[in-house]
Amino acid sequence: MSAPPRSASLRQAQWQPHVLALNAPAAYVPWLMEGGSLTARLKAHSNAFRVQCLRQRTAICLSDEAAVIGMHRPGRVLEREVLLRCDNTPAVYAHTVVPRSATAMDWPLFSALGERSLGTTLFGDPLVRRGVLEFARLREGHPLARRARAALVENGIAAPDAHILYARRCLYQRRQGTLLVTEVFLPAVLELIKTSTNKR
Ligand SMILES: C=C(O[C@@H]1C=C(C(=O)O)C=C[C@H]1O)C(=O)O
Repeated sequence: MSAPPRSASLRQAQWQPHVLALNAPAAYVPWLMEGGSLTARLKAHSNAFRVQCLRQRTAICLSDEAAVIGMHRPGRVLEREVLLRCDNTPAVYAHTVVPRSATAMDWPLFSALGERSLGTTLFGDPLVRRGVLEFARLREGHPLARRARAALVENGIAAPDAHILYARRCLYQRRQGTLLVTEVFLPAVLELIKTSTNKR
């Protein structure tokens, strides 16, 4: 089978279940492997946590998201993009997609989240089943790397020098619905210092 065209390989990442395969700097590993809510971990590493909702709209999912959410090819999804800010510094860019086939019964709170954390609706809901984490190195050409950088620039923050951004994603299921959350860790996350153990 011929290799995908170079442009396709730039647009897609190699998602894998083993974080060590990324050869990420050691400081990223505890963030990538956080087993609970990332929101809770970010709150424990800041005095003021905020979800900045960049956009929530109907869109076409990315080519390396389609199969994960049960689509044969990229199709219509409800897309949510946020910056997770710790003491006003963006630490994570997150991209969530829900197939339009999902109903409000599947994800009753998703469409009206606004600046509430998605995590607060996923963790603690007994109907939500969480899949395994996958990890990837996003090169500059990957759509989510481009969007994360653009989000920073649009907010007056210089895009990171790093040519690689480290990301993880997780598939959630509730009733008949699927929801894929991808979290792109911005280098600023490495500057966060644990402020509390009781804000998880
Ligand atoms: C899944 C979680 O929700 C977080 C909040 C998000 C949002 O509000 O869009 C997106 C990604 C997550 O980091 C979590 O806290 O673990």
